[in-house]
Amino acid sequence: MVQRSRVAIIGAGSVGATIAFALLLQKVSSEIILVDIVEETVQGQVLDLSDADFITSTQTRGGTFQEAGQCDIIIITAGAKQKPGETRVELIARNYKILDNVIGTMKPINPHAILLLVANPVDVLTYIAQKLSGLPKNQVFGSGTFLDSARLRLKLASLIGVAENAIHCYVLGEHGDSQFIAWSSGHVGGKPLLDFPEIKAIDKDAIAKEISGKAYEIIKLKGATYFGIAGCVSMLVQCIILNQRHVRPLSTFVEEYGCVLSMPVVLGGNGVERIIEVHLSSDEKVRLQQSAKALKEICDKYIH
Ligand SMILES: NC(=O)C1=CN([C@@H]2O[C@H](COP(=O)(O)OP(=O)(O)OC[C@H]3O[C@@H](n4cnc5c(N)ncnc54)[C@H](O)[C@@H]3O)[C@@H](O)[C@H]2O)C=CC1
Ligand SMILES: CC(=O)C(=O)O
Repeated sequence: MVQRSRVAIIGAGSVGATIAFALLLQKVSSEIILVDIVEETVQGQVLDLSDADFITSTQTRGGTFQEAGQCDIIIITAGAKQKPGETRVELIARNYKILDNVIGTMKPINPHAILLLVANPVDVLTYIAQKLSGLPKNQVFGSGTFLDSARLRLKLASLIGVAENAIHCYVLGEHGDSQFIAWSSGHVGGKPLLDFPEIKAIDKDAIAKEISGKAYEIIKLKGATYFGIAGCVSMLVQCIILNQRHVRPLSTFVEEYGCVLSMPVVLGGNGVERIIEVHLSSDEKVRLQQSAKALKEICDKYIH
């Protein structure tokens, strides 16, 4: 097992800097290297983060794309963000060019590196990064619907009156508009979620809309989302560094569909160890197929 604790963050904007801060608090990485095309952004973020030095032993500094390419974990947040009302897939033309440039400039990439995609549309960019980086597919994955699933667990925990981590239920498919909730496999303490009176009583389509619409609402109110994703990414980094093998819904290549989308995976020190075949109802299977079809069509336009 490769010992991993040098982390590079490409893109030092709101998401990149907040991930860096969450990693400082977590104290599992030895060094964080921030990289951005705007040098002043990196200088400013490093200076600002240095004010939090007293809470951590993690060293943070600015660096080059080539240095980032030699890190153990490379997190890619570089890219345009959604304007109010804009979908994630509408970012693809701009963010494809940025990703192509970032990967090209980092080469040759450490063959053992983990590439963790965060920039949107995260599923499509993960697929493209798998092709452009030449790294094994298990080492290149995206944050996917981990954030959507956290939003769902928060909602369901308040409805049922249990802790969030007692809720086992995933949002799967695209980290985007075609995502769906895998209600039929959800459970709390081994009891199917659909057997709870609080869940029987709710309008499930309304819940799904609220969860998939939460990013739009935050963006409308304050222009960007970054705390939730930073929490998710810092948990993923910890899981890799400590080889924890947690099961998380992440953007991963699914052979059956020939594209990248979120399924629950076992995440360990070498990246995605395997996909968990989750039980889906026939309706959920159709939703997964629709999500895969929509994503594959976009991927095929960019990479053949
Ligand atoms: N996967 C997820 O759940 C989430 C994804 N995002 C995505 O993360 C991305 C970043 O969002 P923010 O940080 O809010 O945007 P931001 O605009 O604050 O930061 C983006 C940064 O990328 C940098 N950048 C642009 N081109 C670059 C290049 N070629 N090399 C290096 N750096 C480059 C910019 O200079 C800027 O500092 C967006 O695509 C957004 O949609 C945001 C929240 C959640
Ligand atoms: C922006 C984004 O992808 C999110 O907050 O879900």
